[in-house]
Amino acid sequence: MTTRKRSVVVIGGGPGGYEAALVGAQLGAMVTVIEKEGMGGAAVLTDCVPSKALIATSDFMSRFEAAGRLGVGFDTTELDQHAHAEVQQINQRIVRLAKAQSLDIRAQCESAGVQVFDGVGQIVDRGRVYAEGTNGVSREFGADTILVAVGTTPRQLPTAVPDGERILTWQQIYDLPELPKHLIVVGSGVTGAELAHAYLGLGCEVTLVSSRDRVLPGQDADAATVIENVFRRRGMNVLNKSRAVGAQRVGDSVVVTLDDGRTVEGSHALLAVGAIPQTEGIGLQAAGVETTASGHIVVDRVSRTSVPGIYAAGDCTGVYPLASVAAMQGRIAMFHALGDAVAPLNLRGVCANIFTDPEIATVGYSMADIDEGKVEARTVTLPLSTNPRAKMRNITDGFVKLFARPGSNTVVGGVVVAPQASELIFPIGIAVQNRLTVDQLASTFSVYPSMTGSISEAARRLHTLES
Ligand SMILES: Cc1cc2nc3c(=O)[nH]c(=O)nc-3n(C[C@H](O)[C@H](O)[C@H](O)COP(=O)(O)OP(=O)(O)OC[C@H]3O[C@@H](n4cnc5c(N)ncnc54)[C@H](O)[C@@H]3O)c2cc1C
Ligand SMILES: NC(=O)c1ccc[n+]([C@@H]2O[C@H](COP(=O)([O-])OP(=O)(O)OC[C@H]3O[C@@H](n4cnc5c(N)ncnc54)[C@H](O)[C@@H]3O)[C@@H](O)[C@H]2O)c1
Repeated sequence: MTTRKRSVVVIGGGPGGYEAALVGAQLGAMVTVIEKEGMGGAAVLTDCVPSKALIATSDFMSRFEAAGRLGVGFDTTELDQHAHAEVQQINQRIVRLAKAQSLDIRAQCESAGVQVFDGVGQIVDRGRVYAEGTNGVSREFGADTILVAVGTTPRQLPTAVPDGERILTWQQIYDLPELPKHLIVVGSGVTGAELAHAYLGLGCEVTLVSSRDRVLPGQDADAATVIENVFRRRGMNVLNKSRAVGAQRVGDSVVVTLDDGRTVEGSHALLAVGAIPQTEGIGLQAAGVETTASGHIVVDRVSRTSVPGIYAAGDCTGVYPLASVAAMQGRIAMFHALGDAVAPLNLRGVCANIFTDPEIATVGYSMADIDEGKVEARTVTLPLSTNPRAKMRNITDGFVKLFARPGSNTVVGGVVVAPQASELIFPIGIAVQNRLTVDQLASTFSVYPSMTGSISEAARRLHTLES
């Protein structure tokens, strides 16, 4: 007797959806992904991948500007020494790269046996999903398990409606035919800070409108201060405590109005004021799936919603909007739904990175958690200016912070502010995930000279503090 394969329908093909689909197929389920834009989702097509590719060009250009400080001369006249951004070429490369990655993911899914349906999905009830095909052909899919992984879309202000030409969301910048002369970035969260940094590096005049008293609210305060100082030193106009109330086109300019009546005029405005979940009109309410006032889907640590058989993963759950977390939530959902062994989602080990220059990477408990008494920890901060490799590379901004529990000495978190902090955070991530002690970290060899030397040195300092 043959047993019927369990059927899984995934709505949304971003990291939350496609990683789940791969696990589902591996566990022997019949999996369909319904995706309306392209596999890989916003992460690959418009958000994470394109922004990091843009930053790669921007950072490369900044290195030219810094070359003189390391004794590099150019065989050109003084006037010719500045690199300039070939925007159309940059954008074409980014769009090509994103599309290719999307196609790779589709091919990977299909070769694993996942069926990809191009269209818009909607839950009919807990066992059925209706899909309106982009080719006009609609279908209904039966499902033992439904996974909703529909992501988010840029939040818009009614008084600053994007026109795709001069008032832009972060998803529209890759169509720009030329570099903005003066870009006003509204919102200094991670998206705003990263893109303000990118365009500054490409040679734009940049004004960053930040509603709070510093950029990157919600991040380690010392790290955010380093970034804000670097932004200002490189010529960015950072307007703190400045909430934008509107943006309007005036001829070839954009005028952004602030809540105290001031105005800022630029050639373009980029709105980075957060994102809203794409959970409207997809049948959640009719199916009885609980959502929050903001429209996020309520899930537990194994990605279950309030309705048995319906799971949710990724940004639409509002748990922690990162590609890595979305993917983990999706995989956990499949392990749970298909009866495999599963460990509930644990956010303590999540490594996150802000791709400014220097980068900010974090893992585990934060300084704010310690200050608020959520966890007891001893802390140490080592400025990079004392690191020999940093000196050789002329790196002056940044630090390593390490947090350890008193008594047990286990590492519970850390912050790295440095070029390529995204790579340097990994050893601290391993320590946090595996509950290593500062002594274990301190006694691990690091290369001399190396940036990771500051991590082992910070661990040694914590050991000394204890004894
Ligand atoms: C500018 C920017 C940069 C970022 N950079 C990083 C980074 O460097 N690292 C990182 O970890 N995270 C980054 N993020 C966050 C990351 O992009 C998200 O956490 C990630 O995309 C979440 O994945 P997801 O699967 O939940 O959603 P998404 O990637 O948004 O995918 C959801 C998919 O669902 C589809 N969909 C929606 N509704 C339907 C429907 N009804 N039917 C069919 N399909 C539907 C959408 O078309 C989309 O393709 C960044 C975000 C932004 C905005
Ligand atoms: N490198 C990465 O991993 C990366 C990059 C980008 C985004 N993300 C993820 O996406 C999440 C969301 O980040 P985000 O920056 O898109 O959104 P966000 O909600 O974190 O930040 C939006 C910012 O805009 C400000 N704001 C809102 N209205 C404003 C107004 N009218 N005028 C001025 N400022 C205004 C808010 O105070 C807030 O600081 C992040 O928490 C992160 O998890 C990750």
